[in-house]
Amino acid sequence: MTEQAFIELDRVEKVFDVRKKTGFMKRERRQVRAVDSISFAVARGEMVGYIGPNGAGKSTTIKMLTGILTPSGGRLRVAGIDPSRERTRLAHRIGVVFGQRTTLWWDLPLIDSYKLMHRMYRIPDVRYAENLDRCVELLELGALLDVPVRQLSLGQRMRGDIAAALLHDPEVLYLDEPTIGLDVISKAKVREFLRELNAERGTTVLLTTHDLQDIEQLCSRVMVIDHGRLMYDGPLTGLHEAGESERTLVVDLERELPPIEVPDARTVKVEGPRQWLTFPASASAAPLVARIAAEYPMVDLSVREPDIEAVIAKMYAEQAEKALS
Ligand SMILES: Nc1ncnc2c1ncn2[C@@H]1O[C@H](COP(=O)(O)OP(=O)(O)OP(=O)(O)O)[C@@H](O)[C@H]1O
Repeated sequence: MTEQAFIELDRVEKVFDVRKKTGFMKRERRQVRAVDSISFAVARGEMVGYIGPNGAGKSTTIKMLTGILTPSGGRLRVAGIDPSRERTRLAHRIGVVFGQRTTLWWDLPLIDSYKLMHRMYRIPDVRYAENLDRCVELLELGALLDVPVRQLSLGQRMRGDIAAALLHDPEVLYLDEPTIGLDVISKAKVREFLRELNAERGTTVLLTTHDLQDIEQLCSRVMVIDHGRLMYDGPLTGLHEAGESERTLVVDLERELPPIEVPDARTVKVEGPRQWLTFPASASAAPLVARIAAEYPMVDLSVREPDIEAVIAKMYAEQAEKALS
């Protein structure tokens, strides 16, 4: 494993024993391999997206990284600490935000939750005051500090939760769906804050999300997990090739014509004089455009980049096909 790695997983596994009722007095025992031999390393200061379909094993991984769950196999270290053995020591160095749940006290004003955390984490007074001021300013919490958490909107509550996770200056922040259910403006605020946090403080961020714009805007590296296995680990741009994705050429002809026929591209849709052709994302559009221009009365064209969501869906489908064959 690398020396600078801050988060290290070496063939980590998590198997759950599940008992299912199959009839009167009858129970079936089954094992669910939620995380299946996953290895990766995240360096200090990296911002990494951790994505995958429902039930892929993302939350289970994060729970192991916080020490809430103990791995069934493999080796795991965060800041050199084995999370399940030294959960309390690790808690002082990590921050966690679960988008679907709050760590704040529901009936108390926001500021009271922060005061409680100040004591719980034994945060030195000066550090607490500095961090609180900074979060209040950047996350625009000033007017909300005296409002009971139950009265906050989802976006306000999420910003409140992010601040709570950062009061003790964690070196790493795990975010599980931090923008779920937020409106466009709140999402932008949260993303902007995370970018600044990472740039200014070098906080390592592991981000789980279903919103690919979070990844596009925040992470240079993405890991894709499915059925507990790591399917991809690399730059976001590389996902296109991994998913063997296609780009689309939208061609406007002078008049309605039968589908264009050219090598290395496929006409997938015709609507009046407009036609849509797909071609491999890794190929250059230039020769294709030249050929169409030479052979057809083309008046306009545009190239559409593959949609990441479609790329990932394709990756999942290919994986499922492989599993079945
Ligand atoms: N405590 C548990 N007991 C039994 N099975 C579990 C438990 N926790 C998770 N699982 C199973 O492990 C698998 C992975 O679940 P996990 O919650 O990690 O997925 P996820 O990628 O976070 O999904 P989502 O995007 O829906 O949150 C699923 O099949 C899930 O049903």
